[in-house]
Amino acid sequence: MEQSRYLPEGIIHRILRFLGATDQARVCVLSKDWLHAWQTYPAPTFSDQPLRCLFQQALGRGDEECEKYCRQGDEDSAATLDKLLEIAMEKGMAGIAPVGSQLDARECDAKMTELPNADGEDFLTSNDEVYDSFESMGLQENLLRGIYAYGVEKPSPVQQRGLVPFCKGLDVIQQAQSGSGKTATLCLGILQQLDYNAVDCQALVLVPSPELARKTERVMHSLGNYLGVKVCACEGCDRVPEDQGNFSHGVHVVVGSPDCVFDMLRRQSLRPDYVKTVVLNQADEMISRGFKNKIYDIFQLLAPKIQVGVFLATMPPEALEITRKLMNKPVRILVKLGEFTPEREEMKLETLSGLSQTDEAAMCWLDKRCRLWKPKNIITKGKLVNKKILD
Ligand SMILES: Nc1ncnc2c1ncn2[C@@H]1O[C@H](COP(=O)(O)OP(=O)(O)OP(=O)(O)O)[C@@H](O)[C@H]1O
Repeated sequence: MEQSRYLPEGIIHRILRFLGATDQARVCVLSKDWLHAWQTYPAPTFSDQPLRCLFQQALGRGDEECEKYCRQGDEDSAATLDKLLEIAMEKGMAGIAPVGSQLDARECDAKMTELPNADGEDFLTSNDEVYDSFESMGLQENLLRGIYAYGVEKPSPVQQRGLVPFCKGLDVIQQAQSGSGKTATLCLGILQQLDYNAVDCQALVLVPSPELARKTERVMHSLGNYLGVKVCACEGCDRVPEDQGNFSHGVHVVVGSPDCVFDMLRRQSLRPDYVKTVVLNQADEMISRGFKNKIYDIFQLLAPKIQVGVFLATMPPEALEITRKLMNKPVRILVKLGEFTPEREEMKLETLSGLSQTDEAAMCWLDKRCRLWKPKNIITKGKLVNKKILD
């Protein structure tokens, strides 16, 4: 092991070729040489599903293309990937999606504005109102206190345009890149509307993974600290009894994957009677993980008139279908790529800590290539491994 620290970069690259994405990320803590070799490795293996989804989002392409670019293993494919990512950063996803492809962002955007509903009325409404401070949004005082305590001062573009319509009880579609403040928006929108005198479940937040369920619970809890919100994340379908125990003390908001939430509703450990808001966070990711039908199943168990919020980074055709079937004249907020990037280092780290280990690896790799994230920090199992440790 000691000798392996001093191998030439070419040999390390060859070794990396035989490892999966997570192991590639792990071995880079061996020494600075390994870290450098990993960062400069021309063909990283992106094999895990969450990562594949991330690249699908970044590239706006289907699985096949993603496989091609991520697995080819030669210099050419890395150069192509670099080019695509460069364009993606500059122009947004519409710039790289080929015309007619399944995830053609331009086509989806065009469809979104054209979509008529069954009555012939406009399916979507737009929102031109922009609020450049949280104070001007008419939020409850204790919610504002929660926002300041959370360390956020100015609303991000998605919050400037999307929070007020959501707080008014309207259906909203909020499409913006990852890290643009969508989770905070949906938490604030729900917190503003809850009736804190009752301890019934009034809002469901559906998410694609237990990590995002925990993150949403954390954010909701912090922002709603002064309101006394009771929020509970379902950790996984195998933990239903524990979650049932948590619900017995009363809960305002439940966060979980469609599978878990459906299971709770079916067993009647979660009562649908008082649910008045349902949010699909990372709806595109939920679709790519095969949750579409479970989402429909959940809506079958809820009251017909319910506020629906759909938050996503990309708008695949199946997401369009969901919005059409479940929403009533939604307000659409579209924030273009690059309009907001959290600047503070700790915010980037918080975002990273909510990701799986493989996604963290991808982010660090993207940093090197696209200057999105600073490569000096790598987080392994939630712990920051900084340069000192690497030395
Ligand atoms: N108004 C704001 N100003 C500064 N930072 C913010 C603001 N709103 C949210 N953030 C921070 O930006 C980071 C990303 O926010 P958030 O998780 O809400 O984004 P997101 O769009 O939901 O991302 P993802 O789609 O990956 O879940 C978090 O660390 C959050 O605390």
